[in-house]
Amino acid sequence: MTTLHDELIAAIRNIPDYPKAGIIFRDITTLLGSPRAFRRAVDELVDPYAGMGVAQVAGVEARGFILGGAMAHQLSSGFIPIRKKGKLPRETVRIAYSLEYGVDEMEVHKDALKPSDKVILVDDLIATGGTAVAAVNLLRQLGADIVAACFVIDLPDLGGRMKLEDLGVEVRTLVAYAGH
Ligand SMILES: O=P(O)(O)OC[C@H]1O[C@H](OP(=O)(O)OP(=O)(O)O)[C@H](O)[C@@H]1O
Ligand SMILES: Nc1ncnc2[nH]cnc12
Repeated sequence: MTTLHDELIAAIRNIPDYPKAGIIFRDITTLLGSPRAFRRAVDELVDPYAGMGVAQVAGVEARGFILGGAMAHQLSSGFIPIRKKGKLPRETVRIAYSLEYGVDEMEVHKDALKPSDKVILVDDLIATGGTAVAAVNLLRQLGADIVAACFVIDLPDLGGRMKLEDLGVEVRTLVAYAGH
């Protein structure tokens, strides 16, 4: 049987010079379109957390929503959308952040969780860590107990994983690519 690592590498599409020159875009739409690779990735992401009393999976818009919804279903937990600014209807906490190719703001509803709720953060990919560090800070402002941050893809040369670990967050990733 193909290892999970090899199956994911085969299922992820690499697009050179998107969205701008010098970036290799790691496109997970092909992974999501593979029933087997999608299931195996989600199974692996949730595996350590079954039965741990995880209250919420928090996913970062947009690709973290797809993985996070599937993870929350498997863990029988809730799901918290961390959204780009201006999309949530009630009172929010908001934070600015920078990423590999730009700057943005994200926010979460103030009543999205209860203090001390066990929360898993998920996104498809960690690069500079700007997005994930901002998400951790938002969730912690609400009192979350962040059990781990999970990503399908790590770009370790961009240093994001280390930034999260420096915040005391356990990081799990399924595949890593050297360079950008
Ligand atoms: O570690 P970082 O350097 O912060 O980069 C990682 C983030 O970049 C991508 O999202 P993007 O901001 O492109 O948004 P999208 O999912 O809405 O396309 C990716 O899905 C992560 O959220
Ligand atoms: N290289 C990359 N591919 C896909 N999403 C990204 N987000 C930040 N860097 C990325």
